[in-house]
Amino acid sequence: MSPRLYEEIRRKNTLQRLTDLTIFFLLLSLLAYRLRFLDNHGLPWFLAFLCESWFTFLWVIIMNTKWSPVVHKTYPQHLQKKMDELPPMDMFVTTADPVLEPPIITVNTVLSLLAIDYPANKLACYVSDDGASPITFYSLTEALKFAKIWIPYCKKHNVQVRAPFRYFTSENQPQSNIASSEFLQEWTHMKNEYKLLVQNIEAVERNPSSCTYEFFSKVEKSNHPTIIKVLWENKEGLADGVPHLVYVSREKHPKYPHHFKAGALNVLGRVSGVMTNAPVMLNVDCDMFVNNPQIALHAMCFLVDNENKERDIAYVQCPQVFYGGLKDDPFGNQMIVLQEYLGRGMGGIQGPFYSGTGCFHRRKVIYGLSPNETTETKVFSSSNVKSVEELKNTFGHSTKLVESAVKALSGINESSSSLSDITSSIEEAIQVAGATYEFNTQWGNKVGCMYGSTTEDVQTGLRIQSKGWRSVYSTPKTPGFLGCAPSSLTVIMVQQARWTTGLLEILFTNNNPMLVTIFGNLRFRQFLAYLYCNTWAMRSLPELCYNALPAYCLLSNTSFLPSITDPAILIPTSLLVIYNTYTLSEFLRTGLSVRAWWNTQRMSRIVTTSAWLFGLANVALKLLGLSETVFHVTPKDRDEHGEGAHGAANASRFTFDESPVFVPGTALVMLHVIGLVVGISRWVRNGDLTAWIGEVVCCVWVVASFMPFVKGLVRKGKYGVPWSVVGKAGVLVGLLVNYSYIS
Ligand SMILES: O=c1ccn([C@@H]2O[C@H](COP(=O)(O)OP(=O)(O)O[C@H]3O[C@H](CO)[C@@H](O)[C@H](O)[C@H]3O)[C@@H](O)[C@H]2O)c(=O)[nH]1
Ligand SMILES: [Mn+2]
Repeated sequence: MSPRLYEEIRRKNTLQRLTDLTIFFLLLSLLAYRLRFLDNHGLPWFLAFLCESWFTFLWVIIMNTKWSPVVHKTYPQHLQKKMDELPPMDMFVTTADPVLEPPIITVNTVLSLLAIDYPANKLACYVSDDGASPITFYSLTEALKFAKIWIPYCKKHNVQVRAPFRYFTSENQPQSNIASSEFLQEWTHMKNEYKLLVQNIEAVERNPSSCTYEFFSKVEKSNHPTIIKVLWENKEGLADGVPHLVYVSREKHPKYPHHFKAGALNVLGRVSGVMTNAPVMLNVDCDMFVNNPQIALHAMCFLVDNENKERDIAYVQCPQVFYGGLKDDPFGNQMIVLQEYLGRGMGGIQGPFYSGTGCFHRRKVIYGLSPNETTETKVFSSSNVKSVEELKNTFGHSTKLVESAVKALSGINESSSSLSDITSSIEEAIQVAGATYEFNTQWGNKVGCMYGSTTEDVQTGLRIQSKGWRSVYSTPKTPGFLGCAPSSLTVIMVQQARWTTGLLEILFTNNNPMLVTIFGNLRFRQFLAYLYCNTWAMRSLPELCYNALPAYCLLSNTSFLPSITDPAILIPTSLLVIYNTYTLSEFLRTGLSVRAWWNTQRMSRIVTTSAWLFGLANVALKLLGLSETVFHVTPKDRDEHGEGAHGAANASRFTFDESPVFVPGTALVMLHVIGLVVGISRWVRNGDLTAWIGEVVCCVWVVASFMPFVKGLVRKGKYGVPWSVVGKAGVLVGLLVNYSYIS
């Protein structure tokens, strides 16, 4: 028997299942109880019933997704025994703006990719620059010079983290008593060279006019012809050399849509198609550097094994892991627990979502192949004129691209070396990177990255899985890639609004998960898992309503909870206790703190009721034809010291701006403070609290969850909620109080 390349291990989760079911049962009891007494209570009771119905629905989805988790173990050390040669791989990096995404970040990502443990003659790295920036271009040329000494250094000393900004952090200093003097010398030399690289790039950033490339003259970011430059070609095909490095800035024209990142990835797919046409494509965001140099080998364990069911693995996704996160995750956006339980849970169904970065794709799958259309059944031959014409309708008019697609789809160059003279393909590459190339083709629709959603990643993964393909998480001990999560509330809000917009948009495409379950091959349980995230934006309404109810009840002298003398109060109380203990235990089991749990819970209240609401509004406006959805690029911290957000002082404090996204949170806080005052004064007058104790507890809970807003109301400057926001929230609260207040 030949050695295994990977193993699938079912995770035991009996206790978790029991808890899931208990919560489900309690939710059902609560609903039944509410229904039974619907007539005796007013509006709050009915609203609570609606919200809780939604939460129950959500719980069913979550329970389904987490039900049968699996983990995968990979054995890259067996690869050699399995095959003589590793398959070629094209690596894509996307960047869009030299200011929001400082070139030094992209440079580090590129360097870490060029230096991975993989035969260099099997690799090509393509950088897409949607910013069409001479500074980015210059930075890459400088990075290339550095790469020529950096790569041999990394391989010689088996460096673990090959992004220099992380390698040269202060905590990573070699210890002079252990390290050899030869090593210390080399280390110092590399450090100085890297410093020089940084200085050169910064000098050009300060003085952009010093970049005088002829082909960048007259280039405007959103209106320019295609620029493709082969920065480096590994001509001799050296396995220990420097991989090909190609700069691509696709044509932009104000009249033609460019489809943001999805468009950029499709251009990279085509450009690499005519140049190297590797069967495996890795794509990373510009801020996601390689953290485990063996990661491509781990991924190949899933992709090369053609013996049995491994065949239907379409892509290998590395969970998004972030470095240098703030202590206890004040912004609740490290997503560790989410990926650990929901991601692994999906692994037990049809596999995780494609999440845009750190993902290894099969080219033929991206080109639209289904798992049952294996290479033998789908006969492609370039002599078959009809099929060539057909393929041109799909892939566009470039003959060279169509030929390369035929090869990719029929798996001809699966293992053969992809080395060809890439410079000679530049003309063809420029052609396929044109702004009109995709007109009347299937790009963005049936092949490539999907268009029509600002979360092109989830949509693309869904289309792939709708054909029946599976996917897996690759989670070696050392995470494959590390990135940077935004560390300011204002930026997080924009990102969350974009995500929820995009996820909801998917429901309105012909790639709707329900349709592809009925008419395609998406499994039912996988459909539910997609529904979980596709409906994030819609969750804002019940969340907002439920979060406003306690205050509303205190103001209007009504209640939405059973009184504490009613035994039924045990249902919501045990729900509160069990649910929170359960989520807390997930955090503790993942090695996170109680504080991190609370921060994440609280952030989830804040984000759902604000940013997600705007996601919902964005989609509504789009459906009404009033506006288009836009991909706002997340600004990345420059992070000179490679320490992540840790470095910055006050980094964990919440910042606000005039954006309307802060209105709901501010209004909720104001409403609850007024509600508490009214409730307590009524209590002082009547001396009887029993009727509202539940509402008061909930009120306090909401205020605690929105504590950052309470602080924002008393702080100043960027740490304070601006007056315009307070004003708008005040008007809303005034209206609501006026409507509901009964003394
Ligand atoms: O017009 C554009 C816009 C963005 N990008 C690139 O897209 C990537 C992701 O953009 P970012 O602003 O960092 O968005 P995030 O919200 O951090 O990205 C997450 O969410 C996206 C979907 O919304 C996924 O595509 C990403 O992989 C995932 O990391 C970056 O490399 C950008 O340079 C482009 O190439 N062209
Ligand atoms: Mn990002």
